[in-house]
Amino acid sequence: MSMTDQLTILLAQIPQTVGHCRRNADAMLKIRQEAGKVDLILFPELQLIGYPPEDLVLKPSLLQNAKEELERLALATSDGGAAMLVGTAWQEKGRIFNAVALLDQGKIAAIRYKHDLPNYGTFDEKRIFSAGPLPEPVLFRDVSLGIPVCEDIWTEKLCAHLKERGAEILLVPNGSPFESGKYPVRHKVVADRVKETGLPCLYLNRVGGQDEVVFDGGSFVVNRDGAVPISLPQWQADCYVTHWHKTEEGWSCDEGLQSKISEGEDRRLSDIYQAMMMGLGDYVRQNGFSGVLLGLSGGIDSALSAAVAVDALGADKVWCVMLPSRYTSQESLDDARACAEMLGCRLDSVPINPAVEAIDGMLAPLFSGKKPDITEENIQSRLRGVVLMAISNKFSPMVLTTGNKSEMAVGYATLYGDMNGGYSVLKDLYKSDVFKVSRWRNSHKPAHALGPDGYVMPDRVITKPPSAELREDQKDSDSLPPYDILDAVLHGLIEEDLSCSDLVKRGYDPDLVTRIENLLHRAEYKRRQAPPGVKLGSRNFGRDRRYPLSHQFRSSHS
Ligand SMILES: Nc1ncnc2c1ncn2[C@@H]1O[C@H](COP(=O)(O)OP(=O)(O)OC[C@H]2O[C@@H]([n+]3cccc(C(=O)O)c3)[C@H](O)[C@@H]2O)[C@@H](O)[C@H]1O
Ligand SMILES: Nc1ncnc2c1ncn2[C@@H]1O[C@H](COP(=O)(O)OP(=O)(O)OP(=O)(O)O)[C@@H](O)[C@H]1O
Ligand SMILES: NC(=O)CC[C@H](N)C(=O)O
Repeated sequence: MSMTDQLTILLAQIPQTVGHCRRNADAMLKIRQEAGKVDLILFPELQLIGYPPEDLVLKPSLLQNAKEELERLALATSDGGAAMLVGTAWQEKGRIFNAVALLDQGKIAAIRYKHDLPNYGTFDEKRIFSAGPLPEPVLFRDVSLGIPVCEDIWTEKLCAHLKERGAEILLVPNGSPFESGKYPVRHKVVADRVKETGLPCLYLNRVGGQDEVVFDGGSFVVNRDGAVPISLPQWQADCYVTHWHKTEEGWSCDEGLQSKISEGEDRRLSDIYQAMMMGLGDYVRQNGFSGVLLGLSGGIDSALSAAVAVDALGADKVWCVMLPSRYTSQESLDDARACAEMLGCRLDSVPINPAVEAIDGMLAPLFSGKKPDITEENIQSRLRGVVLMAISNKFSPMVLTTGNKSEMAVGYATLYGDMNGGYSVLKDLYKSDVFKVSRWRNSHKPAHALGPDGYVMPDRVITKPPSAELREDQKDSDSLPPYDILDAVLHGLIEEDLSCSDLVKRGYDPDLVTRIENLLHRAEYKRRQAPPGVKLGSRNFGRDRRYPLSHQFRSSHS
């Protein structure tokens, strides 16, 4: 009997529609039809139902749809053409598994279950799936394939088992969400597994935004010698055929597409920008909005949010509104206008003074004898929210929230005011990075961006001191420490889980650190009511960080 010594495997780095099995199956069939003569098509983790599916998996009708669609896909392979490795949820004896099925010759030829279910950070898979046993390899055209699913390759055990049981190639479908700096970590994990097992590995990731996470693609192959013969681009869908041949030493992948990847700070800022674009763009499209709407204040947060929206959706889908009050400076009016002109988007002006006066008048009897304070400041912010929501109700664009991570951390935002909205692009971006990303965008046109080549905001928007302009001569620095210090302390408390005393050892003022920790915990109620935003770092305000609303923990208490 002749042994197979050549294989072609198509890597389908594609998006998914969570919960729509038929649409996902149709997309897979289209890829198969267009692929021509290949042996096998590898699809990302849970491609049939979409990842992460959350509690949808617990719906019997979703499992039924998935089963029917998997059978339809299997039937399509009865033409003897390309086999498919399809991720899906699969129920057996009352337990639900995160599974991958080999569809070949008209049948579900094999099915394997994910063994290591991630249950940290944004992941919650133990809630919805049962863990499968250590998987055995799958025989495909005389070749023994190991098929670990995503988290399964993050420790040694499972790949070692596959090697021991005779696997010749590792094929890994992934749903690996983006976070800044993660790409080289994935390469290291795969390189380690290849080194330990001596087996080549195909790493396939999905692309696209899904609520608060984005998937950056960036699939690749590592050969037995550690070389990377194939690397697909990040931030775009791509289908690529890899060619494999067998020698006495084992299987190797031929050299092919090598996507260029920039390095260092340029890379970091570009990735963050791409993630924000993809997160917002897919959220808006998936939820059927005609576009977005935002308050453009002449400040940096709304300017950067508008730029990302224009780059993701196109200028004709971004509607900016200036909502001046008596405290709005001429500088802010000019900067907002210049910004909208640079971006090429619509700008309207709706002064809020008449409404401020009406509310002041309405409350005057009740507030008599009380001095003006934060109450009056918040009324302005809330009236802006009312106006934006009214325009959204009337014309249907979604309101974009503009708060950044530093503000969301300390509660420097008004509930039902500037926190209004459906989605936020800056929610996981510290203010110090808001400045850096804005400067970067003014000198770079990101790949896939629909916005202008040149400046997207005047320099002054980046260089002037941040102000909420809710009272005379107000500056952020009246209420908050300088952003570089605030952000360093917040990073320590949030991303690094440090205590106040750890931060004092780093040289920060004890009173300042205690105050910031206090503000951080006290603002939990605001964050719980805040719109979702795209995850950019290792611990976002969302699924990465789940705190009680009512608690008395402070790191300085015993
Ligand atoms: N634990 C808790 N659980 C549930 N609700 C709680 C709560 N603690 C307070 N609350 C409620 O929240 C209210 C306080 O929150 P909120 O009304 O937001 O008001 P507050 O946080 O006091 O003020 C808003 C802050 O955002 C700042 N800011 C910065 C930049 C821009 C803007 C802007 O608006 O454009 C604002 C502004 O300077 C001020 O420091 C309380 O009156 C109470 O009703
Ligand atoms: N005059 C205004 N016109 C339109 N929108 C405004 C105005 N003032 C505030 N907003 C909206 O409220 C948000 C919070 O504004 P504020 O200026 O108070 O704080 P900020 O965090 O410094 O934001 P920015 O840098 O965008 O000004 C702004 O991003 C903007 O969307
Ligand atoms: N879907 C998964 O299993 C993801 C977990 C994995 N460690 C990753 O982020 O790449």
